[in-house]
Amino acid sequence: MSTLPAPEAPSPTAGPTVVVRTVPLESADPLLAYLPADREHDDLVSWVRRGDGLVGWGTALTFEARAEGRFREAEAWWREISRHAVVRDEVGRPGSGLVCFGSFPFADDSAESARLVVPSTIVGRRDGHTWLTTVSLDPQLTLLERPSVAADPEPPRGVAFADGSVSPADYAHAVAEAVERIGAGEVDKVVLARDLVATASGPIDPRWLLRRLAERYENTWVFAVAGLVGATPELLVRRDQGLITSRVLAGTIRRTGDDDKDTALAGSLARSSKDLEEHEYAVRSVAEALAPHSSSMNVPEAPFVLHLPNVMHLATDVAAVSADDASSLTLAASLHPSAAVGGTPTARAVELIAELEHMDRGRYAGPVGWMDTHGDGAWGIALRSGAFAADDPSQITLYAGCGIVAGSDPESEVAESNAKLIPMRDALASD
Ligand SMILES: C=C(O[C@@H]1C=C(C(=O)O)C=C[C@H]1O)C(=O)O
Repeated sequence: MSTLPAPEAPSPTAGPTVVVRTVPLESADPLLAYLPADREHDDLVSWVRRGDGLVGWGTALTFEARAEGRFREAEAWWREISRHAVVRDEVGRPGSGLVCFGSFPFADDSAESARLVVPSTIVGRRDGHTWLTTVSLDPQLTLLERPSVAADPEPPRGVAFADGSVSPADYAHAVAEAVERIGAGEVDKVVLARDLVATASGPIDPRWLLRRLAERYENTWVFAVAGLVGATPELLVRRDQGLITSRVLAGTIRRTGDDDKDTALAGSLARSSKDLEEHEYAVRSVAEALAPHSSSMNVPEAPFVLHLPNVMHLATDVAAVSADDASSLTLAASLHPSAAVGGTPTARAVELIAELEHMDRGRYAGPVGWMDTHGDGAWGIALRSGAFAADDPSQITLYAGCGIVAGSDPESEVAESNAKLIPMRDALASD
């Protein structure tokens, strides 16, 4: 327990002054085990991969923004908060000190708003070092109470699934229409998605979902921000002390459960001209968006196959050296929507999504992640995820989409979208 000195009084025009303190934490417990049991379902944050990352709870500050200006407004708000923050960071690693978490709607005209959250308590881990950060609006004191491991979450009970706004039949129909439009030359690729509503007989504990996802999908980033929960294998952008990285995915094959067959399928995926073409569009869109902010860039010539328990993807890791002070969020905004979740060419593909999909994606397929006061941070694409109903913790809407190109077949795309729903469906199961 310790008390910080009072900071100087903020100027009248300034945003709130937050007082932040980070200290090392002796801990061998998994980060997700710290998430407390007694919180609202949307009062937990997570960005965890292979045991490293950040979890947080409690709300020191929040910010919402809508429509086209959502990224710009969020960035401006965060700069203001960062500028006035009084930070005492005894750890000095990426993710220690003051950080915010965010999640942004896919579409400019979504009914949903972008959400930024600064939790009051954050536990982080990187390379074997664990820390505790507390954020307070009270300049007089920050209490660094050691967090304790919480009681284990209970599984959801009586989960039933129902079609959302796009049934599998609607989806097949939309895919067929998209293939026709592609044939007519309107776009090269468009990503169409569908939804599935899961309702349990009582509140669904997001901690259960996060733990299940982390156990089974170690190649993903397990996230939660303001009621959006998932495990994404796709990293839109990370900025870490001058190095920019992005993991681009496009081109998918379902796993069969038979290892020999899956190895053969991985080989055919790596040779499939449809998937390679789809992948090429996605890599190019990322490389072009990063180019103005980079002094040099490495784009591997051929993708590798990323193995997940439910599907395999063609994947490319793009790396670049940052040439300006564009924050990770600015980079995410300029990358969004990449061809992996929008299409090619972007503007026309996004119009076509609005025309053919008949669904508000909300924050699905939008950037989700975290950022520090220097603009470093990591933003994934919110895939393999579900959004809790705003006022009903017993209901969560799951989403999945597929890149449609000239050779796409509606029934195969329905099957692929089902495979992409598996992580969240399984996480909702009680066994
Ligand atoms: C749109 C989704 O996934 C995206 C589409 C992919 C594809 O069509 O091959 C692969 C990975 C993601 O970029 C999703 O999971 O909902």
